[in-house]
Amino acid sequence: MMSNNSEATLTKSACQTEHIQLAFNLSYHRQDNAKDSFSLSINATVPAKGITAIFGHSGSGKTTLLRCIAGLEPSAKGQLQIAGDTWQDDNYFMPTHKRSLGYVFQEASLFDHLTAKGNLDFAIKRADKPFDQALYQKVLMIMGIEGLLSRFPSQLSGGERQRVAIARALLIQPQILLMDEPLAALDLARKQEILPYLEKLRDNIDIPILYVSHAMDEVARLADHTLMLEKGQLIAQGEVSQVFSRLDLPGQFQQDTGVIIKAQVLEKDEQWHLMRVAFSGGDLWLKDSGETVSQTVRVRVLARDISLALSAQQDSSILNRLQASVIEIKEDNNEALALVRLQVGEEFLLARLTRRSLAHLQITVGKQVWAQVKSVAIVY
Ligand SMILES: Nc1ncnc2c1ncn2[C@@H]1O[C@H](COP(=O)(O)OP(=O)(O)OP(=O)(O)O)[C@@H](O)[C@H]1O
Repeated sequence: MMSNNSEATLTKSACQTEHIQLAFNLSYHRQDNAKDSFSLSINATVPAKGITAIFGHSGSGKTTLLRCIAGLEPSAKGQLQIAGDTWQDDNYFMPTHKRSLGYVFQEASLFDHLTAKGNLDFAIKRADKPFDQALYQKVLMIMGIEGLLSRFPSQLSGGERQRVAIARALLIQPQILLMDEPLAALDLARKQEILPYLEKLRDNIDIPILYVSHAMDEVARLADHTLMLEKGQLIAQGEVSQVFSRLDLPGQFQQDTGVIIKAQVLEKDEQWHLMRVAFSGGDLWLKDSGETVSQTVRVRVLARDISLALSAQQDSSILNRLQASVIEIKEDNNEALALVRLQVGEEFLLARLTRRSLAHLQITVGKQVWAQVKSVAIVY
């Protein structure tokens, strides 16, 4: 049935709640071997908008959690409330086919015998809401697939197939979109190509997206909120800017440890191809990559690219200096290194230093320092 009801374009109604509540307990016992068993025990609150990254190492339980939400793990005990509706509690288990969700897998699971349009039509028929022409046009535009509709999956690149698969999931008009490492099967170039579509999706579709990933760069670019899993347990949840600056989480000494800060473009320096962005901790100059003035950008600052000084050194090539206070220091067990957590305005930075520098500069908690950030360290 056709309808032009543009008000139904995947927006939440006023009575729907701002959060998703989820709590699951599930155990897999393999061959009665305790070493070979896995337990998931998660209790979390997720905002009912934007992208929440479910982040963790391989085997930490990310896919299992998505499967619980989708109702694909009937032995999982727990509670699930989405947009004010109870999908599961102690006495009730809504079957998968009644859960209003879109699911996107690592490999786009399109029907090979149908064109892209045929695949989308299939979703439209499956939706329990009337066809919405405005939504259809919006989804085609967001995913940039208007020109691909007559092609069969074999005539699409991996990235294009995945864009069609995401559009198909949205045309079911779900209350939530679940994405399980949707870029994992793509090479780096295809991944870079599809990321802007996912950003557009996040900014234009008003349903929550739970996005499984173990790639820090994807999380930094896409997610506002994160659930961090380790061995089936939730070890951290919250705003990505807060969670990724914590020193008490595993893996903090890895090469790509860093923080994510949202900033606003203030001005451009055409001569040197730079732009100045501002956040609560000050201004940063970074490579101009085509953003417009007043646009909000995310910058990722890696711990290895920050050095500390006790004064604002003017004779260094470093473009960015921020006044900071040291709030926490963590030393790695066997290494010569330490991580320093710094407060800059309302944000946090991490700096990786040698313990020798720390001692030499007498850096201790509470000390006021200058954080020197290489402008090249800011990735977007
Ligand atoms: N049906 C099953 N029966 C038994 N064990 C299972 C089953 N499904 C998953 N597991 C185990 O549960 C654990 C968590 O798996 P899961 O796929 O959720 O992890 P993940 O974090 O998504 O990993 P990856 O990033 O590698 O996809 C793993 O140890 C896995 O072997």
